[in-house]
Amino acid sequence: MRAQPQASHFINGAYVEDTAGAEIDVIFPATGEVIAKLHSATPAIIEQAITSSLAAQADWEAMTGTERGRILRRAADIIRERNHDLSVLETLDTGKPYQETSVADATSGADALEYFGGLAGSLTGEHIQMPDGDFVYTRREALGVCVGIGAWNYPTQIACWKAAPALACGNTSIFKPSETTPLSALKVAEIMIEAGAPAGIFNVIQGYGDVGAALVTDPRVAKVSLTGSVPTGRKVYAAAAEGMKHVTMELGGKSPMIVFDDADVDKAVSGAILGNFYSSGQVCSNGTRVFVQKGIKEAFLKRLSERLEGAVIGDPLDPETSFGPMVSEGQMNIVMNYIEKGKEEGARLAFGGARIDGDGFYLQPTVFADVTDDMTIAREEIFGPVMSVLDFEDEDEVMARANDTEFGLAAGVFTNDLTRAHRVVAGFEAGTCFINTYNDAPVEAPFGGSKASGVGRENSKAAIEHYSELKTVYVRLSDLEAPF
Ligand SMILES: NC(=O)c1ccc[n+]([C@@H]2O[C@H](COP(=O)([O-])OP(=O)(O)OC[C@H]3O[C@@H](n4cnc5c(N)ncnc54)[C@H](O)[C@@H]3O)[C@@H](O)[C@H]2O)c1
Ligand SMILES: O=CCc1c[nH]cn1
Repeated sequence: MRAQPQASHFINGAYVEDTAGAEIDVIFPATGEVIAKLHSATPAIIEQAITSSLAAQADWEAMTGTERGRILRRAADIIRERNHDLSVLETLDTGKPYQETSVADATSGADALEYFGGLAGSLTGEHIQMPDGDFVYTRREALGVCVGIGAWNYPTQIACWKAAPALACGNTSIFKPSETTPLSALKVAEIMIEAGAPAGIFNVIQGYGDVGAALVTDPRVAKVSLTGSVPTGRKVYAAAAEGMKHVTMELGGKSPMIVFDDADVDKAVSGAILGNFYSSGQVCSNGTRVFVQKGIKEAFLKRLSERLEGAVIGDPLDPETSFGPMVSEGQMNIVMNYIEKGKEEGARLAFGGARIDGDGFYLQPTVFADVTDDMTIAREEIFGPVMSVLDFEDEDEVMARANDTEFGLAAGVFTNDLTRAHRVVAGFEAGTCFINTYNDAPVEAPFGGSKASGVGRENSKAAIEHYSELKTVYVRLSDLEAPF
């Protein structure tokens, strides 16, 4: 199987190659087969991307928001028309089942382009009346060149969640995908041009962390948005602070999901499955610490095991498959080490726990029960299909334990007591919360984390604040006096 793009990078409206860059092998995680070979950006490629983005920015910002928005919405339409092909490519790149990529990846990217395209024409400053006829107005201005750096779990979605608000606000955007999943962002760049975007407003360059670091430290870059792990976030945030750049940090988590004993067991199990095993557990906001009240624990575990037996594990390109491989051999090994750690530290293996034989990077969906707060699997982000089930007695106790983490990305509660549900979410130290559901992430709603899980918000009108800045203009109509 081959998925070789024309070249590694897409700059100024065209594919560009520089074979002097380090090799990047793209591997189909279901088979271990190399499906494309790309090159990391050299300094010359990075320079080309930044120069092109800078050159395109002023004219792009000078267009009306309605004109910019029309192009973004056209790109969204093309993405929807090509959803099948783009989803197949996303599956080849990530290993995620087509059953998922065909509804949650390219479509989510299209949603972002459509939403921010729709918003672009209504972005304004404001008028503030002052005494004696004076007034203030604010201009909402673009930041300039915005860099997006992506993780490997949602390559198309991440590219679009970063580019769409940046472009709507009149910025230009350079996106560096994860070196593990470099393919689909190139397609987004192609589609932008097809939709009528001026060359250079959305450039894609490939590379490892050093390419990301070179973009972040370049003084011509005004903003950096990273989706990645907390350790990378710390480095990128620090480097961006040196240049006093705007940042958005979408980082990792170890989110709690609380199931009270009045909850509907099947709904809670559905939430736990969506929040632990979708994308083979490679979702940042996953609720991997599942606190289950003692009265419902056995029923919950029994029903969970029954439902997990129904997972269809296999070729992710087969529409019947509902559970695919890990993205890479490296990630599979990281997760296997956590599974071993869970066993060593005394957690009870209630489901799965093994690698599935073959060339692909498959693990079984895994559930540990009787997990305690101090265990490694309950403290560290695993980023794989490993659910930890912890028992609890009452609300005060579980809230303290749920919040006892450096992370604050997401949190969820399952209960039929709505007063309690709202009280619990108010008490969560997390940016994105769920009541009787898990992991819904519509473009209309802000998405992001607190504490070590991030800074800023993606999606919704809130993202506009992170991709534009206000200039304040005081206009005096009254007499102007001075002390001397
Ligand atoms: N909060 C969110 O929205 C969200 C979404 C998806 C994934 N994530 C997180 O991403 C992580 C998994 O993805 P990953 O393994 O690709 O993360 P990672 O931190 O290893 O890499 C993320 C990106 O940063 C780049 N990078 C690495 N070092 C860099 C540096 N010094 N300067 C600039 N760029 C650098 C990488 O090349 C990659 O493109 C998990 O922690 C997950 O929770 C968060
Ligand atoms: O991986 C994190 C981003 C996300 C959450 N749900 C869908 N995408």
